[in-house]
Amino acid sequence: MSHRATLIDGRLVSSDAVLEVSGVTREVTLPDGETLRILRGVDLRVGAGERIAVLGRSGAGKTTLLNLLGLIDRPTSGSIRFRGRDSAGLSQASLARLRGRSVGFVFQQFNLLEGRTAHENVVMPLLYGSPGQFWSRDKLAREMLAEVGLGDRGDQLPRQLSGGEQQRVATARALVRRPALILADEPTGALDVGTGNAVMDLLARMSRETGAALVTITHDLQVAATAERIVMLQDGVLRECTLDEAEAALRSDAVRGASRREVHA
Ligand SMILES: Nc1ncnc2c1ncn2[C@@H]1O[C@H](COP(=O)(O)OP(=O)(O)OP(=O)(O)O)[C@@H](O)[C@H]1O
Repeated sequence: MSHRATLIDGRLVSSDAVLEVSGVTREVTLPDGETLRILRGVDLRVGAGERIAVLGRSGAGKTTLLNLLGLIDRPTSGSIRFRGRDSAGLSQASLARLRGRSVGFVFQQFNLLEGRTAHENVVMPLLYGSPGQFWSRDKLAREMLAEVGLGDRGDQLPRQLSGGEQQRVATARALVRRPALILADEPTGALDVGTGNAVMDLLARMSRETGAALVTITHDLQVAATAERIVMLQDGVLRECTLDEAEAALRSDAVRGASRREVHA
């Protein structure tokens, strides 16, 4: 395999693709037998260390796309290559292993285990890691918590932490196995603006330091502005755009949505 490299923030990083998504569709059958075509031919290439925002209005299919990128669901048609491997050829068990090893998820609602301390939450993925990760789990979790600025909070339960701190624990948990891809689904959705900005800064820093690609799903233009590339999910397809174009598209979507509601009223 050839290895290409590119300069990002003054660092030389591999530009081999982490994800290559091509012609991906996703359809679901509704209870009345109708087919809902959520994704209609999505193409996307994500390089190592790249930071991409996927913008789209509510209901555009962002979570559906995230579940495909994260190897949770399979596309109806089209292909998803993860670090050069076609995911279609992998069994459910192989997909789960690849996902555990290579993808870190950060969700809007943090999804921490409530009865476990911050440290125990970060240790959790290491229980399924390589033998090296398993045996060094306490040390690795401590180091990771320190990296997100919570080195002295490991013994606390999620409810004893603020929303921003909980999201930092969730970020530490997502990154502790050093995934090639971080998928963040509305990571600032439950946070105030200042805390949300701090979480986006943290995700960007971790992506820079570990070389992980960061794909952030959001409907928030301010969050999208922190990415290197913006893609807009609209009418079931992705297209690359500038922040201004994304803003205009979201505005016209909102107007279309409002006029549809007027027609239905
Ligand atoms: N399994 C399913 N069965 C029926 N409809 C579905 C299913 N999954 C998704 N949908 C529909 O597909 C559309 C896209 O859903 P999705 O959750 O991906 O959107 P989204 O962009 O993440 O929205 P939001 O920003 O509101 O979370 C929605 O209209 C949703 O109701």
